[in-house]
Amino acid sequence: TTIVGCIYDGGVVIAADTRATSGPIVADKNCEKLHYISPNIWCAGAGTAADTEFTTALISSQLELHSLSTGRKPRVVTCMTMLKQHLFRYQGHIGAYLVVAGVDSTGTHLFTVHAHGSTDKLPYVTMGSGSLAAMSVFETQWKPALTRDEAVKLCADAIEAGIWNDLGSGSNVDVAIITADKTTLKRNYIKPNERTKKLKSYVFPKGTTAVLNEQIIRKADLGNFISVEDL
Ligand SMILES: CCOc1ccc(-c2cc(C(=O)Nc3ccc(S(=O)(=O)NC(C)=O)cc3)c3ccccc3n2)cc1
Repeated sequence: TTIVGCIYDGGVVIAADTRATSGPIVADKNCEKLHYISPNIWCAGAGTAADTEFTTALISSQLELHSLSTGRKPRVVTCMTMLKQHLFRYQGHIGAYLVVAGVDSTGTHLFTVHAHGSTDKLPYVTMGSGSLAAMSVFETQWKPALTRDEAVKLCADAIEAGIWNDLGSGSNVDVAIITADKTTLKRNYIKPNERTKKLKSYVFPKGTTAVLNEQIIRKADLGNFISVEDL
């Protein structure tokens, strides 16, 4: 998995690859790693898929209750705090590594939350097995006061660095752009691994494989065969 986040003038962008693995097997070629928390807060998740899905859904629910109780829109720092306290309580056994991003009444915020409960607040972040490849893009191309399009391109390039250089990452690039007014989710924003049309037909004509012998068994004669139960 490769997930990233980057703050720009006016909002914050998060992005993720779409490969889900089970050991060396690609279990899903187009899974979703960007999770809704609230209209102004989204989360990118790396680690155990069930843990990232359930943890973000749980905190999304708790944050909505908190927002109804306070009568105010939820703050990103509140979401981060709920996540870190929950994950710390489980001492790293919930395998969720999260990039939390959003815009609230106090401004634009980007956090990372690790499975053990540690957190960082930074202008750009990467996590997952492809985090080093992604970070190489940020360390060489990030600059202050990025525009929206520059931030989207930088995040997409960082995810692609993971897709090409990390076997745990692959397939497509999902992007979410969060501003004070709205969140724009661009599912499969880039599809750099689309299968092209096969160069030839792989339908083998009848007779390609020789028939060595043929036996026709009539249904009425089936009873004469030894049943498995008799073995
Ligand atoms: C007592 C334990 O202390 C720890 C301290 C730090 C980290 C940690 C982990 C990560 C990280 O993202 N690890 C990570 C790798 C693969 C996937 S995965 O989803 O691609 N694959 C699997 C199998 O989970 C997820 C997360 C990380 C990333 C960026 C910068 C710093 C980082 N630090 C982990 C443990």
